[in-house]
Amino acid sequence: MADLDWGAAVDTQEQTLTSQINRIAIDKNRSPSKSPSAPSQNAATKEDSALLRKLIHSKLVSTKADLEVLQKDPNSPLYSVKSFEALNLKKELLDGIYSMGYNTPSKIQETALPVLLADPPVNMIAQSQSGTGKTAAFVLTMLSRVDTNQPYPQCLCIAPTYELALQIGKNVEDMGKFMKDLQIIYAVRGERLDRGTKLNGHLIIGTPGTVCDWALKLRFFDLKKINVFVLDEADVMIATQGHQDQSIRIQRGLRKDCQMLLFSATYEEEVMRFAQAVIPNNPIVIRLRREEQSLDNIKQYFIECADAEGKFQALSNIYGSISIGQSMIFCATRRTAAWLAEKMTKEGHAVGLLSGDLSIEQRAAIINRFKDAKEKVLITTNVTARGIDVEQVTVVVNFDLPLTQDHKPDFETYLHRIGRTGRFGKKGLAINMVDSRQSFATLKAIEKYFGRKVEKLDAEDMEEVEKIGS
Ligand SMILES: Nc1ncnc2c1ncn2[C@@H]1O[C@H](COP(=O)(O)OP(=O)(O)OP(=O)(O)O)[C@@H](O)[C@H]1O
Repeated sequence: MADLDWGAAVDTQEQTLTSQINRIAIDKNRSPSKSPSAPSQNAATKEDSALLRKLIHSKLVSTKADLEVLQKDPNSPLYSVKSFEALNLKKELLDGIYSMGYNTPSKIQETALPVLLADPPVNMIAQSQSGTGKTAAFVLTMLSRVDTNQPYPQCLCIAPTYELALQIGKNVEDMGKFMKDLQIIYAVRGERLDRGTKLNGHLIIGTPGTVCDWALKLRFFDLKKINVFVLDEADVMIATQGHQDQSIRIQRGLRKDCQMLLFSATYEEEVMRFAQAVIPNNPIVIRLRREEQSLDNIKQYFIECADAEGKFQALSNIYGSISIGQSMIFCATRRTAAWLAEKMTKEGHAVGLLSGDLSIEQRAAIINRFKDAKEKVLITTNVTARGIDVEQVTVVVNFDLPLTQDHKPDFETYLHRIGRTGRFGKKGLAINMVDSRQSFATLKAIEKYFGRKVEKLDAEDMEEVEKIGS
């Protein structure tokens, strides 16, 4: 394609823009007003992705991978539970869980929950990919240990951003909705309290900076009275040096026998070093490996077109001929994505455009609409959608094939876009648009790399098009 260099430049620009987005409240009614903060550039992208990933997972991410226990506490034998009843929870908590539609514990919850709820409490470091049920596990732990008759904060949870803290708070509110007297406090920027205030709520959720100020400088609550301390999104947290220091200062103020828990979606050496520094006393370390993605069960096609307009026409034929559930269309540049979104909308499709020039609040709204199936098509660039798995998507269109920064075929991204986890996972359909010698060569390279044929499809041939949908 002629605009490749230009495309790469736009994507670089997009990456920079994305990283400069200020933090904006997602639900202004829910919580205190907020002044924007200016986190480091790297951190911003990670934080944004963490939030979008969290939002897209309205359901558990299914996994067949086995849980590994990397470090055990010899004094507390590990076992797993297959039901929430087996955990001897308070009735109102069990009611809360069922009201959220949880029937059985997820893979990580099966093993983590018996340890998390054991007495005497044990510290834990747990890693598993986004959407596998970590938040629910630690929220349940905090709620099962809170005593609403005691008018002071007993559980403390810190997360890297205001929005992530709110998402956790939403979980606490949902799961704790039958605990009548439960009071949740948000310790986030913009929430102002008078000097001398003594907090009498039970559970604090906040960001490291504000929690540090409230606990150590303003003494709004007593860290020594905290029984459960949770550090969530540790991999995002470490991207900001200040957050690491603040987390360690908070942790040092806690009692030695306070239960300390750390959760992370990824497992890198740096994260684990931080985890071991902040979670003392021989914690149990558990890990749920991410399942490999594969192209099994994916039907792959390519369509030859003359140019971008031709690609649009071909797409239009396909969407008009077969019934497609939810689909994602990847474009190389923001400009192509916006152009295509406009054309498809004019044709009457309900289309969402996820683009890096939008604020995180706007992107979150688009993700939520797509998650709720208000839009069936999500058009995006790779930069914006990186790392976001959308399980419900059955058709993926590469309007432009993925290329690396130096314009080589990007196999990893290709696999990530269209691959599925689990050999017996859902069936999928991938449609690749080709409009130049170079994009054809990219397609051939992809075919060779994965050792799988990508069938040619004639988008004008209705009968053929209808066949792929069946
Ligand atoms: N046992 C369960 N049964 C059914 N659904 C569940 C269960 N546990 C969690 N969920 C749901 O699955 C989704 C993902 O769970 P959760 O947010 O706890 O994952 P997570 O691992 O914390 O993800 P992230 O790393 O993005 O924070 C949520 O919509 C949650 O409500």
